[in-house]
Amino acid sequence: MNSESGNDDKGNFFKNIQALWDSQLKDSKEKWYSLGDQYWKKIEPTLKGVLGGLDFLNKIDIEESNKLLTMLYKTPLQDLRVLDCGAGIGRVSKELLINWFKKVDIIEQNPIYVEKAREELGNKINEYYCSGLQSFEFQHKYDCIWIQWVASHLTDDDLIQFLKQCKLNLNEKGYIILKENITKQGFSYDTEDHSVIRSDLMFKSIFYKAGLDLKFSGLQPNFPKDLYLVNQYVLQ
Ligand SMILES: C[S@@+](CC[C@H](N)C(=O)[O-])C[C@H]1O[C@@H](n2cnc3c(N)ncnc32)[C@H](O)[C@@H]1O
Repeated sequence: MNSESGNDDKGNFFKNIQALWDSQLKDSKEKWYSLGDQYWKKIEPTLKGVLGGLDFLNKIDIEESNKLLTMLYKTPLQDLRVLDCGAGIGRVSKELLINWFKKVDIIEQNPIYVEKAREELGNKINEYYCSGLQSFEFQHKYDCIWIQWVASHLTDDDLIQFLKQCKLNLNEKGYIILKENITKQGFSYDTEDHSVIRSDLMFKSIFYKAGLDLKFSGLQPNFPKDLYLVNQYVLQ
């Protein structure tokens, strides 16, 4: 494998990510998103469900995210608005974002998760959007856009387009924060949940194409060594 190539969990090799998209999107792009959607509709709306059975990661993840927000925003609850993208059952909103931002909006494609978030968080969330990121139309501007463990579900083109929309809908001095699994080299396609784990290099190329400046990048510490590395990107 080199820095451009990848494979899937069935042993198939792809010489570059375009070869993956050529093979996966040949019928239709909708099929790609529908397969990912079907996967998540089968996963229980719990912490364990959205964290792939590893609910103990929640505390370590949130601790580090709190440090990141402290570095960026210094003090919580200024009059700022955040969007939690691919929010699942609202884990990040509940444990982190509502403590930091006056207004929190959620986008999540799975209606079962949106309902679960609504049950738990009620009017602590301003807007609940049930939509795929690839077809989302912004209705507000944001001071922070949080994209965690969902970018891997978007095709390269859609991720670039979505990030461009994020930039257009970001207030001055706002930040886009993308937290995601990364490979050490090349990419890895998970045929079960229809996601693509990209390398740091691939993310940087996507950010460049989306016209974003990378302000900070740092690995999530203290995760078990046998898991993918998780990187935190701060963009403007
Ligand atoms: C691994 S979970 C992470 C949930 C949440 N970000 C967290 O960290 O707890 C992935 C979530 O992304 C959602 N998702 C997958 N593809 C999506 C898409 N195209 N648009 C919006 N949400 C999507 C899934 O339904 C699921 O809730």
